[in-house]
Amino acid sequence: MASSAPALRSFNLALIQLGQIGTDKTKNIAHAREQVLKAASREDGPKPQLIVLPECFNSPYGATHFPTYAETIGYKPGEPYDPAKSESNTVRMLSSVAKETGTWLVGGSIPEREVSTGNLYNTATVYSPQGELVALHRKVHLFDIDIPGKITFKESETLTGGDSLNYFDTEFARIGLGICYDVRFPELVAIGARGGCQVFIYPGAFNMTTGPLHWQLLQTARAVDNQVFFGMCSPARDLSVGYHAWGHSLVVDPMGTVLAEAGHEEEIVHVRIDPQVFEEARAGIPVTTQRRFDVYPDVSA
Ligand SMILES: NC(=O)CCC(=O)C(=O)O
Repeated sequence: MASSAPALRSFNLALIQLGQIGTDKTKNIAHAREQVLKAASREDGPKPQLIVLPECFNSPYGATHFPTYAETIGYKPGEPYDPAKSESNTVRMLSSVAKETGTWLVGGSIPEREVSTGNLYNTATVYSPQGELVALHRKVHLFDIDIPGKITFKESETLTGGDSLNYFDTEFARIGLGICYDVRFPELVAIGARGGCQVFIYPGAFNMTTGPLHWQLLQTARAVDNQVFFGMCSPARDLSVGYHAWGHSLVVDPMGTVLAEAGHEEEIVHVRIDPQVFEEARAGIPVTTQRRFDVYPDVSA
């Protein structure tokens, strides 16, 4: 990670708990665009500087759907990339709406096809207010679980796991990225936080079995362990489709306080990120300087 993270400044964050994600990809993309415009044009409070969409927002969520809905992005960090000329309809829309609204945008995640290998990934892309694609995260830990009688899901039937940790710098924070099941692996956040990320944003879609048990618990744990802000943005729950998302898009502060939580329907959650909470947590409970790497290894080293 680059050594000097920007100082954390106050900013406004909006999570779009998107509904109406169906089988028509064109409609899914158009609806996401409408909701980004709606979030950006907020009139009952401060406008957001960062907007977030949920996991798998242009496709139904399911291993059998990913090959049909996958788009080629072709972005490689450090190489020139013009999102306006991307093969991906979704990338073109995300870039143009980030530019139109002048906001940072975490473009949820979409199924991605890498042409050279044929591999499919669950991929989040991030755009600057100028519409540049500035970061890409491929879900590292695939959601493969089997809880008999409750839920069996196997992303690895069609997806490959990503092989890198990712973040992006804005004028107000260094922001770490992950996708949904990645939240269960604390190393990602520990490494990112020690590399200067003060905020973590994970598009996610927990389910009706693990959602009530672990959705808030895991985000609170990551936030408190690392004294960071942690937010996850879910799709709205839709009982007419195969995968029933838990919803409850959430933002937790470094003291473990829930700053905002959605219900389970389509909704936009607005939150102010306050650096004072971050500074007071770290000053009052100085775990960031009390670690005993003489007793156990530093996973970020
Ligand atoms: N989309 C996902 O990765 C779901 C993760 C999940 O529900 C969990 O319990 O973990």
